[in-house]
Amino acid sequence: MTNTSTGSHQALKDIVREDGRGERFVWKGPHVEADVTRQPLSEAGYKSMLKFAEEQKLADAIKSLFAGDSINGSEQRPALHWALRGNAAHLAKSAEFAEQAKACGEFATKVRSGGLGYKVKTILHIGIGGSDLGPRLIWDALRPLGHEGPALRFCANVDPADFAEATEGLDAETTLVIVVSKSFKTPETQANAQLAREWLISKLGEDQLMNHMAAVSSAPDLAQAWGAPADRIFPMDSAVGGRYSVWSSVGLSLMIALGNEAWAEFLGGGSDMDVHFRDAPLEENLPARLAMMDYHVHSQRGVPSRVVLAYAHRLRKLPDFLQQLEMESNGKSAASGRGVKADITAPITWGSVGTLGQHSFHQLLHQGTDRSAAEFVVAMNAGVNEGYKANGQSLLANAYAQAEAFLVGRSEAEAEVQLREKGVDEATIKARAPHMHMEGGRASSMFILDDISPRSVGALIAMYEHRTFAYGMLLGINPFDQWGVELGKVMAEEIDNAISGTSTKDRDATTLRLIKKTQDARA
Ligand SMILES: O=P(O)(O)OC[C@H]1O[C@](O)(CO)[C@@H](O)[C@@H]1O
Repeated sequence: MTNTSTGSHQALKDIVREDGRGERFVWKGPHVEADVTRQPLSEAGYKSMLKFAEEQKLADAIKSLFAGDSINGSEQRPALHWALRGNAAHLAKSAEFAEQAKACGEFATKVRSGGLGYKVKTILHIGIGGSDLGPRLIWDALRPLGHEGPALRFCANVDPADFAEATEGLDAETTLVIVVSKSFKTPETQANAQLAREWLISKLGEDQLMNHMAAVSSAPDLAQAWGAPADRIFPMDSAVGGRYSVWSSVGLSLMIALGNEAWAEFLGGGSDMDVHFRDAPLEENLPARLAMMDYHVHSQRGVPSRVVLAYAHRLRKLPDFLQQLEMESNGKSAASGRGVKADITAPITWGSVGTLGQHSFHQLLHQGTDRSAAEFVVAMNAGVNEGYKANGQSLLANAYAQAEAFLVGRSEAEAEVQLREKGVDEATIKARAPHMHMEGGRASSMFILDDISPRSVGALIAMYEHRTFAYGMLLGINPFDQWGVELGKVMAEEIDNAISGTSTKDRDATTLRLIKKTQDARA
C-alpha cells in the first residue's frame, strides 16, 4: 500500500495542526533532538505503537542487548558494539575490550609523536563495508580536529582505479597503510592490501615494508599469515558486527588522525546514547520511539523508502553509512526466532547532502508519486566555526523551507496569484499554474544537533544503531547477521574462474554471454 491518495495528504496536514504536537512529538535524547511533528503519527497512532512495542517485548530485547545475551541467533553470539563505548563492566569481555582500546590508543600516540621513525603524513585505510563506511563518515565529520595528525585516504573498491586514485601523488615514505577487515577474507580488501604491499615494496624496498603497515581484524592469525607485522595487528571482537564496528579497532585510523582526546569524546557521545537507550522507558526512549515511528510509516502505511537529507556538508557520507547500517541489518525476511514473522523488511534508505539534492532529486520528492519519508539532519552551529555564519544560516533556512514545502505544498490558485504578482500574462498563467501545483502533505522529520562535534556525532551514530536494532525487533528480524550477501560473493569467485577458463560450470545464458564477451574483449 503506497500512501499516495489525496486523503492522506490532507490527513497529514490535519494531524500536524493537532494541539500540543510540539510538546509530544519533539523527542529529545542526549545531544540529538528529533522533531517528528510532521510525521503521520497521530496521538492515537503513537499510543497503539507503544502498545505494539510492548507486545513485541521491545523493552526485554533492549535488556538482552545490554546484558550481552546471545541475541544474534543465527550466528549464536551477542552484539557487543555498545560495550566498546563503556558501561560494560558486567561483561566478562570488558577487560579484553579495554586492552584492545588501550593498545590502539598507545599506537595512535606513538604514530602521532613520530615513534615509527618517520613522520606519518597520510594513512591509507584499506577496507570495505563496515570496515570503511564508518571511518569515512567520521573522518569527514571531524577532520577539522585532525589538523595536527595525518590525513586519511581510503581505498575500498576492487576496481583498481580506486587504489590508483588513493595512492596518486602519495609519498610512501610518509604513509602508513592500515588494512582493516574483520574476517580478513574479503576479496576486495585482500586485493587492495596486496596492491598496497607491492606499492610499498616498489617505493621503499622489502626491508621497510613492515614499518609502514598495520592491520585490524577479528582473525589476527589470518592477518599474520597474510604478512601483516605481528606486533601491529589490532584485534576486534567477533561479537562486534562490521557495520557497528567504527568504535572498535576499526577506528584506528581515526584515533591516529583525530587524536585520543577527540576519540574519547566520540565514544562518550555513543555512551550517552547507550545509557539513554538502556534506561529510558519506551515512551521517552528516542531510538525506540523512532523505531516505532518507522514501523508505523514504513510497515503499516507502506511508505517504501526513507531519504536522508544531511544539511551539513560534514555529514555528507551519512546516507552511505546508513544504507549499510539499515539495509544490511533489516533488509531480510527470515524471522529472528522471537516469535514474530518478518514479512516486511527495511525501507530503502537513500539520500544526499543538502542543498545539493535540491538541485537534482527533490523534484520527485515534491511532485513525484512514489513516497519517501524525508529525514533532515541539521546542526545549529552551521557555518559558525568556519567563520561563515550567514552562509550557515542560509543552509538551515533551506532545510526548513524544503520541509515546509513538503508539508504545505502549493495549490493551483496560489500559483496563479504568485504568477500574477510577477506580472505574467493571463494565458501563460492558465498554462503554467497546473504544473506548479504541489499537493503537499509530505512527511518529514528534522534531526537537530547543537554542533558537529565528536560527542554529538557519536550520539547520532549510536542513536541510528539503536533505532535499527529496535526496528529489527519490531519487524521480527535479527539485525546482526547478513546471510544475503554470501551468494553473490561465491558466484563472483566462480565467474572470475570462468572468465579465466578454469571453471566450466553451467550458468544462465546471459551470464555465459557476458563471460564470453569479456574473454573476447580482454584476450
Ligand atoms: O570487514 P570485512 O570482514 O572485510 O567485511 C567487510 C564487509 O563485508 C560484509 O561482510 C558484506 O559482504 C559486511 O557485512 C562487512 O562490513
